[in-house]
Amino acid sequence: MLGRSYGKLDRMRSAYSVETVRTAERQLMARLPEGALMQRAAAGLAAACADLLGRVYGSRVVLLVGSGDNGGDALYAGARLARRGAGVTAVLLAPERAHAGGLAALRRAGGRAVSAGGAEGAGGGAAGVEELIERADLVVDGIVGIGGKGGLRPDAVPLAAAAERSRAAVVAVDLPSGVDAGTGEVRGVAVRADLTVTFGAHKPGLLIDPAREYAGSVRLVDIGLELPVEPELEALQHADVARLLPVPRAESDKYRRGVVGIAAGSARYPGAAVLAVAGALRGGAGAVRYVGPAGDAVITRFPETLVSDQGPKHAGRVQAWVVGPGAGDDAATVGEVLAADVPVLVDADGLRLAEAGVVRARRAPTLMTPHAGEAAALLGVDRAEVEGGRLAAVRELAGRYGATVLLKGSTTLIADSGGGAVRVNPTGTAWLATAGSGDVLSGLAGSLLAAGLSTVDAGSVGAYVHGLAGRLAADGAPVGAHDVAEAVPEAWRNVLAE
Ligand SMILES: NC(=O)C1=CN([C@@H]2O[C@H](COP(=O)(O)OP(=O)(O)OC[C@H]3O[C@@H](n4cnc5c(N)ncnc54)[C@H](OP(=O)(O)O)[C@@H]3O)[C@@H](O)[C@H]2O)[C@@H](O)CC1
Ligand SMILES: Nc1ncnc2c1ncn2[C@@H]1O[C@H](COP(=O)(O)OP(=O)(O)O)[C@@H](O)[C@H]1O
Ligand SMILES: [K+]
Repeated sequence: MLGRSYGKLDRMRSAYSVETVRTAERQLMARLPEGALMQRAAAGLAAACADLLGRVYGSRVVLLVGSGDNGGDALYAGARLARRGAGVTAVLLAPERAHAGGLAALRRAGGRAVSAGGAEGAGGGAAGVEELIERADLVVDGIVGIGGKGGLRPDAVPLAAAAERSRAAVVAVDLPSGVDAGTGEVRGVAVRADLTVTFGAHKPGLLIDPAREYAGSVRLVDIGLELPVEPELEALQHADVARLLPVPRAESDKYRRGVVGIAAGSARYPGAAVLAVAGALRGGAGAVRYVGPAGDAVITRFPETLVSDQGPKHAGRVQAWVVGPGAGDDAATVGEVLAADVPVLVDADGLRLAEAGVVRARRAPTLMTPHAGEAAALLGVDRAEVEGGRLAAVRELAGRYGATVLLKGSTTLIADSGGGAVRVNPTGTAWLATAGSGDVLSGLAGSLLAAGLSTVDAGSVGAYVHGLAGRLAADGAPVGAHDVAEAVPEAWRNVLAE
């Protein structure tokens, strides 16, 4: 069942900044007759609305119309639905500034318009407008799109609230009004949509929480924009991950497959070591070495682990290290691992103990994997600031540390210090919010590093497989972190089956 539901994720999904979309739009518009792009957008929007309604004839459709082109899209799409027999009412936030061509088209098609304040035509005042929204089968949110700044303005807030109360399906035009297209931030009230029909390209906000949650499912309408090769954000899909997963060949042996060293756990938190090793054993490395005080717990659970009671320096050959999960205050071990000339993944306590100057000075690559709380501590800001502005936070940290940073949470982002597209993980599930699941991820991604993946690929492939394992393990019910680790092979097979 899961094989089918994830099987269609087979192309890298990209998101472009508003600036890039605007430039591409201008270039295309210069070659097309006036209004052609808006007609393409409206046709795609109307088709999506019709699919959602099932039966267009006789349905009640309410358009929420702001004063820009986003409202124009809604009006033209409303006209198409009206021609197919829907009863369409446009609620105009600024009647004198509503898109004139769109409004005329709607009226010609038999639709009507009322003012959000109830002034124009039959609307029965603001309360009447809200009632109209609550009784609709479909609400189309064309209040504001990529031209928006800040949260919704006060006059639009009651309309968004009525749409949320309504049993109607809510379709957002291009973006849910009130969310930040570029960053995914939501300041104040925003429209909550069941479906967002976006034009030309995904915008970063549609892939990053909290805005992503407001968008519902997202449908991309191709309007012919020509976009640059490098997007601002990219999400790996099954086929991309399948290409990156390390698979042993005939000539492979355990050392050639890579040895991952795990320096984790403490007398107080032996479980973190066990979970990191559990992830590492399923991550593609040929051998897992463990150093630290939780060796007994590790060997009892996983006898295949090479356990050493010496420090990392004396552990023998290792192609990549994981340091930090459950490590307490063991700064010496963190320092020793960071001194190694191999890729290092720093997680949990290790993040607190790793000095920025030391990380920056490393010659081999570093992958840091903070959750929002840890990222906030490193940046010296509130956790809410990181959760509200994940893209800025992950980029800032990558820049400061000269490292690849994987910011965990409801939307996991991976940024490289050299700039370029930020990766966003599409497989996450809130079932992963369970103690120790981050330890599993650190072992898994560390193992991928040892197998030879770059920090960006190890982080994004690790997060992808970890998220999929979380979904497979949970299948709609709570799971523990060890269940997630045990589901990694199934997730791996699921990816390779494509
Ligand atoms: N790109 C493309 O290729 C294509 C783009 N197309 C479409 O055009 C859309 C962009 O249109 P746009 O540029 O006219 O801006 P838009 O989003 O309607 O917003 C501006 C209006 O909103 C207002 N406003 C601002 N902030 C607000 C807030 N917080 N809360 C409430 N209101 C707020 C602002 O008011 P003002 O500041 O002027 O008073 C202004 O009137 C795009 O998203 C897509 O749908 C397609 O048709 C074709 C292809
Ligand atoms: N709401 C959520 N939606 C999706 N994934 C989540 C959510 N909350 C946490 N996760 C994921 O669960 C894991 C938790 O890791 P972490 O916070 O380090 O926990 P721990 O330290 O207990 O292991 C991360 O992979 C993170 O991305
Ligand atoms: K909108």
